[in-house]
Amino acid sequence: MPCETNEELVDLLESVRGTTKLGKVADYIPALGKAEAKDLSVAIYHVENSCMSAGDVEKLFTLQSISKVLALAFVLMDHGEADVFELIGMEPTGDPFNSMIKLETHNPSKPLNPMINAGALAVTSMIKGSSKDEKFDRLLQFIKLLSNNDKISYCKEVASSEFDTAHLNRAICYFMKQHGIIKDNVEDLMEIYTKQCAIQMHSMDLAKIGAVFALDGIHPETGERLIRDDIARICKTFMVTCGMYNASGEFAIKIGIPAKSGVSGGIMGIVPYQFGIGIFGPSLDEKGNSIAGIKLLERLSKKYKLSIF
Ligand SMILES: NC(=O)CC[C@H](N)C(=O)O
Repeated sequence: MPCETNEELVDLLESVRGTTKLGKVADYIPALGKAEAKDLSVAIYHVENSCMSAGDVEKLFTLQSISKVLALAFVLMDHGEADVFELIGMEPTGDPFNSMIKLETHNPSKPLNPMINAGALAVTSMIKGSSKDEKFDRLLQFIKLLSNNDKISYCKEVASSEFDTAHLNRAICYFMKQHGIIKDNVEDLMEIYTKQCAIQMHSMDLAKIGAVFALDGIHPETGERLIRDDIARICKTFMVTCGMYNASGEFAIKIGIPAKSGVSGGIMGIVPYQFGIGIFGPSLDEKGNSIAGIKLLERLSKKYKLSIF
């Protein structure tokens, strides 16, 4: 859909672009280190199917941790709440996304929530399918439906770069396997998870997915229900309590909308019954959130009184 460039949005974006200099792009996944720190884009997709965008909207980026909330919705539909939350908790950790410390201190061992790596890996291990390819293809198909874009695919370079270097995630998997949280072959699970994190799109695709959540699971363009409303509500609640890693509390106070970020610099935001927001700004703050993206959302939220609280 052609999108209007809205002058107010362009001004807002340019007013925060300078903050990209204060952060740094993630490079623990080597291929992500190639991103350009100054890039910044924002797209807004209204539930009545109008949209606007500003900045470097032609840039593709990988979902990384944003995929965690989409995989959660998918797996909750496949298995139901009881089975998923028997293995994965509902509480924020206050720790970085890749921390495994609470896996050991919690008895019986259980990832505290599905937005940290441990919980997300356990969620991905629950995707149904007879092979690793079928499992990934089913998730990808769901994400194509959410974005209403059949061209969505994953970035092979980013996936294999993470696969080759994901030693900590492998350690988390082996720990969970020892404790019976996952049963999979760890290499197969890592392949699915790294491909899932490497699914790439434009900020407008992400804004559109946000709009599906804004409508409690109905796609604004097709009118199709893609996520059950009770599951969309669970996902939005996790986004509020743990969507922005261990900065979720401050984000809730300053911005106050359900949101999920990823280390590629993506942020999906949801303004219930109004619009979805897709942001890409690879320069990150020390917690791993897009530094200019957060500033942009803060200004947007203050200006238009978007906080849900
Ligand atoms: N915070 C993130 O975006 C983390 C996702 C990344 N693929 C990882 O597991 O490390």
